[in-house]
Amino acid sequence: MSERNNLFPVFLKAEELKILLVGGGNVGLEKLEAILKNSPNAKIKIVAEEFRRKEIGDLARDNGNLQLYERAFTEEDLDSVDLVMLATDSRDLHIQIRALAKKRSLLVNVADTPDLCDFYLGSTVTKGSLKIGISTNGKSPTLSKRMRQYLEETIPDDIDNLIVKLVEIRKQLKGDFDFKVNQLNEITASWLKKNKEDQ
Ligand SMILES: C[C@@]1(CC(=O)O)c2cc3[nH]c(cc4nc(cc5[nH]c(cc(n2)[C@H]1CCC(=O)O)[C@@](C)(CC(=O)O)[C@@H]5CCC(=O)O)C(CC(=O)O)=C4CCC(=O)O)c(CCC(=O)O)c3CC(=O)O
Ligand SMILES: NC(=O)C1=CN([C@@H]2O[C@H](COP(=O)(O)OP(=O)(O)OC[C@H]3O[C@@H](n4cnc5c(N)ncnc54)[C@H](O)[C@@H]3O)[C@@H](O)[C@H]2O)C=CC1
Repeated sequence: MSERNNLFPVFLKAEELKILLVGGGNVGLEKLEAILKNSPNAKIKIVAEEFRRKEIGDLARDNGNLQLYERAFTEEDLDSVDLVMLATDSRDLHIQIRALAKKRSLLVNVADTPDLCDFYLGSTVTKGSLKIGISTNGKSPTLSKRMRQYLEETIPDDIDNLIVKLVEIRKQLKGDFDFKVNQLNEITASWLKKNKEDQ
C-alpha cells in the first residue's frame, strides 16, 4: 500500500500575519513569489546577508509590506513574527533557527529540507474566490505544478460567477439549517450535471 498524505490543509490569512523569510537567493525568491502570488499584501520580513538584488530589491521597493534587512539572521528576528520560512544555503543554520523558533512555538518551513518542515507550501489554483491547494506530501513539487496547470486549464475562469450567485441564494434562502443545506445541494448538483453533459 502506498503512503497516504496525512497533512491537514488550512488556508492562512497571510495578509494578517507577519512572516519571517531568511535567505534571499533563488529559493528565497521562489518562496517570496509564492506568498505574494496568493497574498499580495502579506507582511514579510526578509533577512539575508545577500539577496537577489534585481528581483527582491525591486519587489521590496514597490511594496511597503516587505521589510528587507541585508544582514545575518539574529534571534531577535523571531520577535513578533507568526511564521518562519528558511531558505539559506546552510543546513546547520536551518537546524539552529528552527530550534530557536520551536522554543517560541512558531511554525517553520525549511524550503530545501522536508524533514525540518512543520508545513509545506503547495501549488495553488485561484479563480476569484475559489482556491485549490495541492500537495504531494513533499514528494514531488513537479507533480504539484503539473496538477496546478491541469486544474487551471480545466476549471472555468468564470467559476466565480457561480460563487457570487450562490452567495445571493444563500442569503435569500429562508428556513431552517437542513432546508438551506438541501436547497444549496440541489442547486449545485444540477450545475455539476450540466457541466458533465457539456463535456
Ligand atoms: C517539500 C517542499 C517544501 C516547501 O518548499 O514548502 C518542497 C521542497 C523542494 N522543492 C525542490 C525543488 C523544486 N520545487 C519546485 C516547485 C515548487 N515547490 C513547491 C513546494 C515544495 N517544495 C514543498 C512540497 C510541495 C508538495 O508537497 O508537493 C511548490 C509546489 C510551491 C512553491 O514553492 O510555490 C512549487 C511549485 C509551484 C507551482 O508552479 O505551482 C520545482 C519545480 C519547478 O520549479 O519547476 C522543483 C525542481 C524539481 C524537483 O526537484 O521536483 C527541492 C529540491 C530538490 C533537490 O535538491 O534537487 C525540494 C527539497 C526536497 O524535496 O528535498
Ligand atoms: N536554487 C535552487 O533551485 C535549488 C537550491 N537547493 C538548495 O537550497 C538552498 C538554497 O539555495 P539558493 O537559494 O539557490 O542559494 P543562494 O546561495 O542563492 O541563497 C542563499 C541565501 O541565504 C542567505 N544566507 C546565508 N547565510 C545567512 C545568514 N546567516 N543569515 C541570513 N541569510 C543568510 C544568503 O545571503 C542568500 O541570500 C541551498 O542549500 C541549495 O543547495 C536545492 C535545489 C534547488
